[in-house]
Amino acid sequence: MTPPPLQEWPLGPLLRPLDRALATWLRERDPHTPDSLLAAAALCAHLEGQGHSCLPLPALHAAPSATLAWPADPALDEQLRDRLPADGAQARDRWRSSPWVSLGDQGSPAAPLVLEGDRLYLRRYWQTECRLAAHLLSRAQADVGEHTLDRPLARQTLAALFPAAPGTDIDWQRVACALALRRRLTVITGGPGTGKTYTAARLLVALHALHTQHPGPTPLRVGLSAPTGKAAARLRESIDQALARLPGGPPVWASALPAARTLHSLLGARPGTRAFRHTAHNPLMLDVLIVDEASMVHLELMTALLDALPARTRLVLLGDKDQLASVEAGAVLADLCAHDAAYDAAHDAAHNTAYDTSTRDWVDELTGCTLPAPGGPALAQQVVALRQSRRFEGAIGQVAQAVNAGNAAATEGALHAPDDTVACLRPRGETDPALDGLATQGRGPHPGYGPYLELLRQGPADKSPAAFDAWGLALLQAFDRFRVLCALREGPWGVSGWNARIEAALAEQGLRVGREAYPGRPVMVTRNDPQLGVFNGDIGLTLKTPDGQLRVVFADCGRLRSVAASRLADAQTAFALTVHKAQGSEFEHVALVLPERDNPVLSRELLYTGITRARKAFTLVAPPGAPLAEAVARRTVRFGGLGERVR
Ligand SMILES: Nc1ncnc2c1ncn2[C@@H]1O[C@H](COP(=O)(O)OP(=O)(O)OP(=O)(O)O)[C@@H](O)[C@H]1O
Repeated sequence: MTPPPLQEWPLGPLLRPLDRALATWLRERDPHTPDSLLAAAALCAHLEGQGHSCLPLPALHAAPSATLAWPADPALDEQLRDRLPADGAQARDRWRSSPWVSLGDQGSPAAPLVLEGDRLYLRRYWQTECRLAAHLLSRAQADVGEHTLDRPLARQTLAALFPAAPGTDIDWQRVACALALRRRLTVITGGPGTGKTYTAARLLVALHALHTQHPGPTPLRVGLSAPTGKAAARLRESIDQALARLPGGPPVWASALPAARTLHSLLGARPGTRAFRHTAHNPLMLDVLIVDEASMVHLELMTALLDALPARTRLVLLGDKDQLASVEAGAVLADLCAHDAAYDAAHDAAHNTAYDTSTRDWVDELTGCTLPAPGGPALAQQVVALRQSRRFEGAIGQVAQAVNAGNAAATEGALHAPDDTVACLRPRGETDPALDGLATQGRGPHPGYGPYLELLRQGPADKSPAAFDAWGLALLQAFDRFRVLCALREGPWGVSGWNARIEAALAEQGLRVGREAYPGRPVMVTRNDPQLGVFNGDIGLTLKTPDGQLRVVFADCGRLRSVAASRLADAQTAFALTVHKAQGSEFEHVALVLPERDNPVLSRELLYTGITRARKAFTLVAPPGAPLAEAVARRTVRFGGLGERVR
């Protein structure tokens, strides 16, 4: 049977113009290109737009619309199944003579598509994935500490930093430090409050102690970084707190620690391009780099980071593997921790069980802890999961745990805990006044935006710049006490609807809301602008200065920085944010809004990420029909080959 022309394929309305442009480009250059290849190329680009680095042919064949996250459509499924190759073998057969596809690294390096096994890649993502896997493996395997480390000193330092607690057999924080002393890559994963930053701070103490005994030509050069400005500021704050709590107070070198920077700023992002100033030819001169919120680092950014990091630099990635991955392609942290899935499935007492004998011997020598050692892949030797939360054990932690375990009944149960830290608000509909009440007054003792509005009304203590700065900082703090997070962007239960609702409710209480910038309007920056010094995800407040200008103020390492509101072209109102945009931030009280109907973006990871943004109180807003059970059951899948490459 001759396949129908591409325009008759059931793809049209759901593809982006960009996806179609790729197919058109290929066809124009080679009119003999099989339509199945044109369609597969367009779908591959489409999946990249959804955060996948490849198109898995067997999954697409088994469940086309589900794989593409399109609405269920049995007719479309049947047509796609009939027309596309079922797997890599069929694809190789059908596309053998096309100049557009190379088979792995065989064939033309100019071919824009790469078929590797059952996966079809856009070449750029295939190359990036291969390069990243090579970087990660070589860092995780290179024995550096094993030959050069002063082991008695390391053992003694770790013993002092992590005194054995009675009744605990393995101190995983101590183990994480021991592993970080051994190789040039360590991954420390764990939920909120499991002590990742505490561990990193103590690792810095150990590294300084070892460096002082065996000094190099320069003092220890430390870098602190995170994907967003907010997360970077939190990292530095937590490191400072952890160092201040050391028995002898903060070490002398603590005052010389650099400010934590966003990864884009650390790498020297070139405005308007995807390129960075720091590359393999102009590397970052660091001895150790700590990167927090690593779950938000996408494939290309992680690769750019590793390209720019000399082989001798120790890289420590901190993050929560269960959180949403970045919106861009790749789920690097989750892939690095994928060997841990067995633990997650069984959830038994075993803990970090993928170590081999050599790792076990190393940890035993440095810490005296005896690890279970059933063996595991190379990269797993440098991964530690911390599972004991130190500030997240109450009701919020239980809801998060139930969601993570995929247990809808336990989630419902945990939402009705006897204390008031968690609650589920079930409005009768969009106009239920309880919703406005939640946004303005909060819930019980847990704040809404009321305290922010009150402080805004009070204004600065006097007309001096110092008073304005103090007021601006206090407002930023008050604003950060509460946040509405939505699963969706649009609609009455999405970010746009909630921003409008909150503006209207606050206007009734005295906020002078305007169409564009108005005093009190919180904004989120939506595009990096290094010249203005603002980055995607930064949150600021629009305020009237004593001389009558409208400026957007941001907190910058405890100081106020401001930008004329008229110059901030790419920004949106930020009373409500998507859960994605709130990653890396925490708020005292979080209201997480579900939509009325199921949507493919609703997933376990999205709920977990939303819930774990709450420090003290969490309110789930579940309108009639809200698909809580569906969301808990749905796992975010990221198609890609990184996990396999590093195993
Ligand atoms: N071994 C420990 N002994 C005592 N307190 C600890 C220990 N580990 C962590 N803590 C405390 O637990 C709290 C949470 O630790 P930390 O901030 O390091 O967690 P985290 O995993 O980095 O959290 P988040 O993901 O939210 O940033 C902090 O107050 C920290 O001082």
